[in-house]
Amino acid sequence: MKQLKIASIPGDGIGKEVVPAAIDVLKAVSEVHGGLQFEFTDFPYSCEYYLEHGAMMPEDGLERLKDFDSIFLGAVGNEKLVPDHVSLWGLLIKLRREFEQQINIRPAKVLNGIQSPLVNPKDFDLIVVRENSEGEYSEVGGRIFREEDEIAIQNNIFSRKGTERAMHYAFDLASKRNKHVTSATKSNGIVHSMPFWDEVFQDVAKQYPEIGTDKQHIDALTAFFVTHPDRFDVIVASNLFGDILTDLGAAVMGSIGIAPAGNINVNGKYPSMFEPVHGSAPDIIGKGVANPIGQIWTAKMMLDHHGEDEIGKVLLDVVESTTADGIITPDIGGKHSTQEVTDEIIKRLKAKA
Ligand SMILES: NC(=O)C1=CN([C@@H]2O[C@H](COP(=O)(O)OP(=O)(O)OC[C@H]3O[C@@H](n4cnc5c(N)ncnc54)[C@H](O)[C@@H]3O)[C@@H](O)[C@H]2O)C=CC1
Ligand SMILES: CC(=O)C(=O)O
Ligand SMILES: [K+]
Ligand SMILES: [Mn+2]
Repeated sequence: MKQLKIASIPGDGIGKEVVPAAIDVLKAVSEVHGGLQFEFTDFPYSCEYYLEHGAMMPEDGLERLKDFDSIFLGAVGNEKLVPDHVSLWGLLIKLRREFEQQINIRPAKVLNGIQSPLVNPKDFDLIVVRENSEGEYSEVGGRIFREEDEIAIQNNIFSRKGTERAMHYAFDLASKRNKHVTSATKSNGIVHSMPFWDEVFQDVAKQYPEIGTDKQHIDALTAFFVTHPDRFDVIVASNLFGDILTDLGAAVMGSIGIAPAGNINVNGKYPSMFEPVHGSAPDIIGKGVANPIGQIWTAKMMLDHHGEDEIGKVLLDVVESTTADGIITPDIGGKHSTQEVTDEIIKRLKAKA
């Protein structure tokens, strides 16, 4: 029997609704599979935890998490309790950095039964490889002076190592897919880091002669995500550009509530972390309408990561059969609750046993 030790961190807001739902689905996956077991350990790290303890997680939090096979996280952020930059940097971004999860992979594709807001989205199936440890999300900088003299300086960090790593990941991924990588750049406006990004992209591309490439400035690229999402295979992007593109990718699929993501530790030293693209959705907390599909599809990515892609595919097929039959939450035009969608997915999954 294969055992996977999973640290579960529901976090804030609807994270507390969709993580338990997806864990129930994973328990059903285990039953159907027969040779795979999960051992879940819950961690209460969240903004409420911060109010009680003065930190998003305890001092030895990393130590407590580092030996798990993976981390399964919901969302972080409750601005009524803790400023967003404090909560995210104290937990989500801290885990990504300390556990060297330097790559964030975020697929977007047409799912059966989910209406895209585009009239004719065609059959797109793309994946964004987001650099996840540096770029625009950096602590380097500061603020000085007061009032009308106040100055804020935010430095972007682009290392050759980090940039090459993201690009190699993208090219390796493309070689298993449709053999095309698009680079998200902005070298017409950002004069140091983005020309550097372009040069590294060119250098890395030379090592993959069988992979087609193009580069698009991020402004045009966002427009193409809307007008021609079917043109893309793998897109490699910096931390901020990748963050923005993947909310857009989710929206083009039909809802930010269905988009999955994996924060990948490529060197194998620490666990990877799986969490959907969406945040804690304060506007729908407690209404029972959070779409669980983002978290469930994220669970499928965790299964794939651990070599269980066969059952992962079964799970995504079951999700698609459920959406195809109109058992969907309000964000994608349905009337069903989080619980009803989850129960239906579990029922259909168990029928596969
Ligand atoms: N990875 C993470 O943990 C992230 C955390 N956040 C945090 O989450 C909080 C809210 O941020 P927002 O910018 O409002 O982004 P958000 O993703 O939480 O919500 C944006 C919109 O999408 C809807 N939505 C999101 N997930 C949904 C789901 N599963 N089902 C149905 N509708 C869904 C929300 O109701 C809202 O209308 C903030 O504290 C923010 O910092 C935001 C993005 C990512
Ligand atoms: C913070 C955030 O929005 C993200 O990582 O997607
Ligand atoms: K999330
Ligand atoms: Mn985001």
